[in-house]
Amino acid sequence: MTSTQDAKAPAGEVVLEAIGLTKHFPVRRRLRDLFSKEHDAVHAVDDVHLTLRRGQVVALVGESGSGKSTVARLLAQLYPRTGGDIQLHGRSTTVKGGRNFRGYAARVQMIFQDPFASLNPVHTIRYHLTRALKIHHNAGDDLDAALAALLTRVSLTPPERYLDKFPHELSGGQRQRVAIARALGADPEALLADEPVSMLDVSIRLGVLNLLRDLKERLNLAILYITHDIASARYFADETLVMYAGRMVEGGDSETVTQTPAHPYTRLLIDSAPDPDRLTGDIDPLEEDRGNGEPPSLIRPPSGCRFHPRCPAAMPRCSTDLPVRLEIGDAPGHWAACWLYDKAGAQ
Ligand SMILES: Nc1ncnc2c1ncn2[C@@H]1O[C@H](COP(=O)(O)OP(=O)(O)OP(=O)(O)O)[C@@H](O)[C@H]1O
Repeated sequence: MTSTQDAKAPAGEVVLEAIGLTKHFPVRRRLRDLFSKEHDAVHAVDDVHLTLRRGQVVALVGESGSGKSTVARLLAQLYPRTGGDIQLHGRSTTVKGGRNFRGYAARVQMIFQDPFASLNPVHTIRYHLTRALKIHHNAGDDLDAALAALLTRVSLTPPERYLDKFPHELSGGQRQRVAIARALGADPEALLADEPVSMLDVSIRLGVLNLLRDLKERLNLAILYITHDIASARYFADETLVMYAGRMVEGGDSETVTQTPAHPYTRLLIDSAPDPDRLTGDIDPLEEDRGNGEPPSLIRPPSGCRFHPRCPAAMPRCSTDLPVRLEIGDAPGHWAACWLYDKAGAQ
């Protein structure tokens, strides 16, 4: 494996960038729509910008259906994009399978939510890891040593205890560690982790997040951490981006976004995160009433700000004008796409 060399790349170096990334999934047309000129589509991701840097974790937070997984799959080049660009080290990159895809996957690896589904039940851990090492030509002269190094890196030790096991013989946390080891077999620069701990027992989530943090530091990895749990973003990510109904609504350093959220949707997410005080039943009825309602249809998303039908602070322009990113001013790089912060428009 060559990761020690790659780990010498400067921390903060930009690896992967999404610029105006957009994905619309066409909706299958019904018979009665056959002659209509309009083609319905699910507006899953619209105009998403994000930058992954070596040695840093970016969290992408939002409720179910907000488009987080689609962003990860676009960045992994598992889906073609409808618009925008993906740049690897500053170069526009589109790959469609074959050798190009393998070359891309050697640098950008994805970890999925369900480690059981992502590992083949009929094959041993040795098979999975050997395959990853060989596909990416990282087995070196001593395959056994490379396998042992991979398992040791994810703290599955002694390696001999795990190599000849089948996925069902491991716990959920151990399976996710194997999935991470398999991704590391490619010796990547970026990891796209799609809800990597949400299917694990609460008691072992922290261990897996700590492992990812350790890998970020030791291997100088760029990590995209997708989650619906904004509290874990504060703990684990350097930067946090919040998505609502296919659009980014807020971003900044994780401490600022989670402690002084600016966008009404981010506040709603934080308010609805588990909070010990709420278990006392001492809830202000006005608080409980805030931001209620369902996420909108992504086939015909609301005009203006997509959050306006649920927003307790909505103003007339919110239903007509698409909000631009506005600096909040409390911390460098903290922004929200919300007209509440439009000082020019307020005058
Ligand atoms: N292959 C597809 N075809 C059509 N629509 C899709 C497809 N994949 C996702 N969608 C739709 O795109 C929207 C965003 O889905 P996505 O899975 O990216 O959201 P998410 O935030 O990751 O949600 P979750 O946390 O539940 O995975 C949803 O409305 C979903 O139904």
